[in-house]
Amino acid sequence: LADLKSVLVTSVLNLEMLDVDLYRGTHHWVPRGQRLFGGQIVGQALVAAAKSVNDNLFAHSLHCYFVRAGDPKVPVLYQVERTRDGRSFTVRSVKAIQHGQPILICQASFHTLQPSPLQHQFTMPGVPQPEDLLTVEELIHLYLSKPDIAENAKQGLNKLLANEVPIEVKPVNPPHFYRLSAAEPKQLFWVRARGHIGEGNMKLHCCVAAYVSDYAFLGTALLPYPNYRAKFSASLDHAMWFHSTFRTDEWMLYECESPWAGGSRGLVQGRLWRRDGVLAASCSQEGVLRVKPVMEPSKL
Ligand SMILES: CC(C)(COP(=O)(O)OP(=O)(O)OC[C@H]1O[C@@H](n2cnc3c(N)ncnc32)[C@H](O)[C@@H]1OP(=O)(O)O)[C@@H](O)C(=O)NCCC(=O)NCCSC(=O)CCCCC(=O)O
Repeated sequence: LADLKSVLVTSVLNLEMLDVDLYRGTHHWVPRGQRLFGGQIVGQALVAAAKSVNDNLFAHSLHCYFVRAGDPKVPVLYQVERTRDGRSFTVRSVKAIQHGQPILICQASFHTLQPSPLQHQFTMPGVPQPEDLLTVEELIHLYLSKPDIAENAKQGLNKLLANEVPIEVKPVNPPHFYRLSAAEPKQLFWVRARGHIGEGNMKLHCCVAAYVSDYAFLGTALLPYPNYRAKFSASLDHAMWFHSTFRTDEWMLYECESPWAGGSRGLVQGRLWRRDGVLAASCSQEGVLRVKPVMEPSKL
């Protein structure tokens, strides 16, 4: 099974070319809210941008705004504008369009490989290796095997199991499903694409990382508030910087933290680490977070 090509490569990020700099993308997994997954739109926008740049250029950053909800009933069109081709840097602007209107605007920048004596990075947090941790699905099965589990919790967890998310996740501190105590706005999990991608195509791995980086990211800002549940949450913007080569079909550590929340918004920042301790990418996102108090069992 591990040798099966990742659906992210065969389908999600495999855009159909309609014309010069115009592509069409289809959907795979749609989250519960029935709006398109932001990571899918960002990943596809980066694929579209990357198709118009030379092979000697590598994605080094992207900046996106999600301006409308993506509609899962229709495909997304990606229109690329060749903003600038420089000697070292090349910039592309991509508009993701549905029903004739933009749902995402994205700027992506590409850079030639350049040596530099300036080189530093933070140190990767010390955590258990992925082989010593359980996947989210295994954790859910464990939880479901408890005799005293409430019927509504069972239904919610079974819905989670039925999700066909094309990425595998192993939380470092397994969540207490339906947890009741406040936690620091920080989380760590190992993550990788399901299936095989292979080494070699760094642009493709950046597109997969863009997909992966939006998963469970904004939820970091909700960790201190177990007494509130999001009645509406969506990413507003998303930025990424790529630092080194990496493989997204191998385990990477996603270190997420939320330095701030307020005004119905939350800010999250993340670092994707290669398991050998090399910093692969950094991410930032602000999202809208409209919450409501969790009802006590007696009031349900
Ligand atoms: C909705 C966005 C963010 C901004 O919307 P806004 O300017 O408010 O637009 P409106 O069209 O006016 O309103 C939309 C909706 O919200 C209600 N609304 C507006 N203001 C308020 C308010 N102050 N209080 C309460 N409710 C308010 C308004 O009534 C409308 O409700 P509706 O009529 O029921 O629709 C907009 O920019 C947008 O949608 N952007 C796209 C965001 C997006 O789709 N991001 C990517 C997807 S999120 C994601 O993928 C996260 C990962 C999930 C996976 C995981 O981690 O598990």
